[in-house]
Amino acid sequence: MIADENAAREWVRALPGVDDAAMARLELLVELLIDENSRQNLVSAASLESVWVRHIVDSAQLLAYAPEVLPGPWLDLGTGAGFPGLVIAALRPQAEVLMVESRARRIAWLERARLAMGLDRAQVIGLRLEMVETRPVSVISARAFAPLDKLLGLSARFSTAHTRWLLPKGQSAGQELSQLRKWQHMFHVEQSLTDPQAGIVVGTLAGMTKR
Ligand SMILES: C[S@@+](CC[C@H](N)C(=O)[O-])C[C@H]1O[C@@H](n2cnc3c(N)ncnc32)[C@H](O)[C@@H]1O
Repeated sequence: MIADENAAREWVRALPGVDDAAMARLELLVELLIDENSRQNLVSAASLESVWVRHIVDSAQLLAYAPEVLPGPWLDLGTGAGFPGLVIAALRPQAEVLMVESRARRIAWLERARLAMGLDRAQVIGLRLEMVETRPVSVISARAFAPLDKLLGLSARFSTAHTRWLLPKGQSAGQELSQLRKWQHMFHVEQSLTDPQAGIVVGTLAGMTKR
């Protein structure tokens, strides 16, 4: 487990390919988030005391399960406060990170943060997911977006047999997976680095018959 904010920063800095510019983008994100959180309720105020553990590493740890080379976009569902989408884009600025968010104030926040962080390849899609045009993507991520069965139902149309799904699910990961009616055997749970009780549902829909 990552114990504190210093350990969290050091853990991110040691990730492959992370340089001073990437760390500066994340420091800026934290600064902007703290400021914006005084105007709109993006994350709980308490979580800002350990923002690097609770939000930055919690997002960045997904990279361990993502392909190194992304032939297509990384689609993040319900990016809201920016997690994990903005963190992934900060650490992989060459990746095409698509952040779907439906609430107007959050769309505006994401766009301001994206521009300030210089994330030219990332895109905020300010729509309900149901309205987003179908296209194949390399990764689908979603933190605190919807229960697993609903999430899969809403977004399977973006998945190919190679799309990697990375779904931080907190303490409910195992239970949500065990209750899944369809595609259960295509996923497993990885331990989160930020909370001993939390898991990340990881998998692909390889061999699925219906999109
Ligand atoms: C609980 S928040 C989580 C935000 C962020 N992923 C995080 O972990 O901090 C869920 C976000 O999903 C957005 N959302 C919910 N349903 C949506 C939909 N159908 N399409 C797009 N965004 C949606 C909400 O507006 C909200 O910002």
